[in-house]
Amino acid sequence: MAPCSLCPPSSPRRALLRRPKTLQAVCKECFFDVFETEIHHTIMGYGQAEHAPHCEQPPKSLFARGERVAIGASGGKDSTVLAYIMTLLNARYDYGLDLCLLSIDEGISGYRDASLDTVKRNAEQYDLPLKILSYSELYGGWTMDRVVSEIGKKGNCTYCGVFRRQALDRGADLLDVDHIVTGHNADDVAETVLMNVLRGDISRVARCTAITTGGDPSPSSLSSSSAKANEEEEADRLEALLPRAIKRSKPFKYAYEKEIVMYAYFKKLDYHSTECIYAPTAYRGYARALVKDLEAIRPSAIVDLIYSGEALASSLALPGRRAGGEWDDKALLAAAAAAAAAGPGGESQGGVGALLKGRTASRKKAPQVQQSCERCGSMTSQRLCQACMLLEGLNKGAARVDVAAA
Ligand SMILES: Nc1ncnc2c1ncn2[C@@H]1O[C@H](COP(=O)(O)OP(=O)(O)OP(=O)(O)O)[C@@H](O)[C@H]1O
Repeated sequence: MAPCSLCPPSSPRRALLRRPKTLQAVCKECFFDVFETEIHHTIMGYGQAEHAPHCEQPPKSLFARGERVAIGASGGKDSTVLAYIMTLLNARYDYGLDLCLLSIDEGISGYRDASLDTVKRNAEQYDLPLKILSYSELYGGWTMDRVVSEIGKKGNCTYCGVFRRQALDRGADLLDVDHIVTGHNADDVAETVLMNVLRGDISRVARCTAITTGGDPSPSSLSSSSAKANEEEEADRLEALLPRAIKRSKPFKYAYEKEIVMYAYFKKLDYHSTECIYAPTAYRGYARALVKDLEAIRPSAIVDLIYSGEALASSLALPGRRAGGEWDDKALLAAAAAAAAAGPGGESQGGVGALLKGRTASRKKAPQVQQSCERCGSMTSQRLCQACMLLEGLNKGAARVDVAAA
């Protein structure tokens, strides 16, 4: 193979692979170096500016020094590489993070039990504390095997997604963690952008490109009141009303799936590579296939789809978008509720308000106020959160799948 294109020209090593993201011929050492450096840049907040020239926000690190961060660990390639890299970069760049692993056992025999064995080994290999929480213990004995035997395979991912989201939040609470990182990669984000575009769901296009969601909003972003004196009071009121919002970040937002696999392979990382036995064949599958086809023709298609989502987000000046590109879920939902309340003939809210108005009105949704779920205390716009609603359906033997997928 050709000499490595990233080595010093005076003494290049032989290239061993072609980077899927750039098609550069590189040696193994330079591949590790460039892959790790790009993740570090994303973490430091350079990613957005580097990849998206339209982004005018100053770089902002994903983490604060001393923060306790849980890595959502499923034992698959993405979260295994994430656990490895977070440990490596935390030491190399002295982020000062207190890292741990958090795994959710969905109760899928022959799949999750095997991958959890991998996570247990990873915990030892990277010297990270591990917490495993199961659907069975959280949801009164319901495992995904049992859910699928009750409702069949169709729609089972909705249950799993809603339950996992809440289970990760519960796990974070138990671990006293405010921030969860997941292994969602560039391909996942590009697929989601495409899927939402195809559905005409522009509010989600914008939101799915956010590198961080959730987190406790600052008092100033909580209050839209112009009276400064009321801000603290308003923040206290909402703080008391709502459970702690867990921040979620995707350090692999710009990392290509193929590069993550290559990295795991060349580093000989211990990961589990089987697909979920209940994996969806639905809409996301088509979006995934399309993204892969586009990538084969032009590798930058993946990151370009992400730029497009980001550009849409910044050009819409959406309510709920905080400085630094983070999202305030409560403000976004409040905007949706206000738009719904305005009804089809109401005044335009501008930005997402106007866009959501049509959708929410056409779905005949009532105005929503954020509150605590009566049963479990999670943040919700209804009496019961989605997980408790699904659980109620299962327990009554009247399973419902008409909630929005997480
Ligand atoms: N059971 C779980 N427990 C903890 N975290 C999870 C679990 N399932 C998924 N996650 C988190 O969500 C991310 C995306 O999950 P997804 O189901 O899309 O898996 P994936 O793309 O196959 O990722 P991986 O290769 O890490 O399994 C994972 O990388 C991981 O951080």
